[in-house]
Amino acid sequence: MRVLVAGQTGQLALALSRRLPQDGHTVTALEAPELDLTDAASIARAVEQAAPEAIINAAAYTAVDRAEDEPAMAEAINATGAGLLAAEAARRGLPFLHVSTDYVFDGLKGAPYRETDPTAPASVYGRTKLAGEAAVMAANPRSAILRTAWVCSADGNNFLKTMLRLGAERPALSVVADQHGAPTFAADLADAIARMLPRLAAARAGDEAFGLFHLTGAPWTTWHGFAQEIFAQAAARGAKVPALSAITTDQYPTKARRPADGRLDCSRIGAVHGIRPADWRESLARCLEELLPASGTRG
Ligand SMILES: NC(=O)C1=CN([C@@H]2O[C@H](COP(=O)(O)OP(=O)(O)OC[C@H]3O[C@@H](n4cnc5c(N)ncnc54)[C@H](OP(=O)(O)O)[C@@H]3O)[C@@H](O)[C@H]2O)C=CC1
Ligand SMILES: Cc1cn([C@H]2C[C@H](O)[C@@H](COP(=O)(O)OP(=O)(O)O[C@H]3O[C@@H](C)C(=O)[C@@H](O)[C@H]3O)O2)c(=O)[nH]c1=O
Ligand SMILES: [Mg+2]
Repeated sequence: MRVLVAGQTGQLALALSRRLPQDGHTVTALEAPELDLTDAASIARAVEQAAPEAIINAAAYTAVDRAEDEPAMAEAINATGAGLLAAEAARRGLPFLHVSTDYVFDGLKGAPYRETDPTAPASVYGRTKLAGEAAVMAANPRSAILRTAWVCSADGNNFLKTMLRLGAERPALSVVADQHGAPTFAADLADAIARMLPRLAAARAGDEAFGLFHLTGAPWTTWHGFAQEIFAQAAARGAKVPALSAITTDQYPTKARRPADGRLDCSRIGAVHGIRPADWRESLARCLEELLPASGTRG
C-alpha cells in the first residue's frame, strides 16, 4: 500500500518510516512546509501528490508546557489540522489512523481508563488533542484513533533522553513518583499500526476496526519507576548514572498539569485487533543498545 504519514522527523513518523516498508508498504512521510497541518492548501497538495491508499497522522504539537502559552498554535495543529487531514482522507475514500494521548484524562479515576470513560483534560495540550479526536471522527468515519502515552525512542525529544542527558550532567536527579502510567516505545506503536493497517484498509465504515483504542507499553509504573529502570539498564551498560530520588508533583512545578493516574486499559485493541501491550523494559533495552552502545568503559 502507498501510505502517507503526516510528520517526518518526529518519533512515531520515523518509526513508521522504518517499520511499514517491512510489510511491503511505500511510505511518504512529510511535515511542514511540504505538509503543514496549519495550511489546508498544503494538505490537499501533499495528499494529491502522494496519492496514498491510507493516511496516518503522526504529526502533532507535543510541547506540553509550551502549549499553555501557545494555545492557538496547539489547537491549529492538534485539532483543526488533524480534522482537515482526516477530511481529505474521507474525500478520497481512504482509511485514517490518528494518534492521541492519555492527557485527555484528568487522571482522577483511580483505575485504568477505558475508551468509554469520560474525558477531562487538564492542559491545553490535552484539550487540543481531545478536540482533534472529535474533529477526526466527525470528518472520517473510517478513522482509528490510538490513544497512547509517554512515547520514547532514540530519536527526538522524550523523557528517556532527558534522563540520560541530565543523568550524565548531574550527580543527583529527583523525579515525580505520584504520576502513574506506562511508557510506550515508538517502534512498538509503529508495529501495532502496521498490524492494524490491512484490516483498516479493507473494513467499511461502522466496522469495529475503527474508533478509539488505548495502547501503551506494560507494566504500569510511575515516571520515577521509569527513571529507575532507565538508570539500572544504563548502569549495566557502563554509563555513569545519578542518585535518583522520588518526589511528589508539588515538588516539581510545571506550567501544565499532568494526570496523576493516566493508566490506559488496553483490552479493546487486544480483542479487536489482537494487539497486546509490549513490555517496555525490553523495548528500553533495545533503545539503549542504540543510545549507549555497550563498551563497558563508559563513565
Ligand atoms: N511524545 C509523547 O510522549 C506522546 C505522543 N502522543 C501522540 O503521538 C503522536 C506522535 O508523537 P511523537 O512522534 O512523539 O511527536 P514528535 O513531537 O516527536 O513529532 C511531531 C511531528 O509533528 C510534526 N509537526 C509539528 N507541527 C506540524 C505542522 N504544523 N504540520 C506538519 N507537521 C507538524 C513535527 O515536525 P517538526 O519537527 O518539523 O516540528 C514532527 O514530525 C502525536 O499525535 C502525539 O500527540 C501521545 C502520547 C504521548
Ligand atoms: C525532567 C524531569 C521531569 N520530571 C517530571 C515532570 C513530569 O511530571 C514528568 C514527565 O516529564 P516530561 O515533561 O518529560 O513529559 P511530558 O512532556 O509531560 O510527556 C507527555 O508528552 C505528551 C506529548 C504526551 O502525550 C504524554 O503522554 C506524555 O508523554 O516527569 C521530574 O519529576 N524530574 C525531572 O528531572
Ligand atoms: Mg523536525
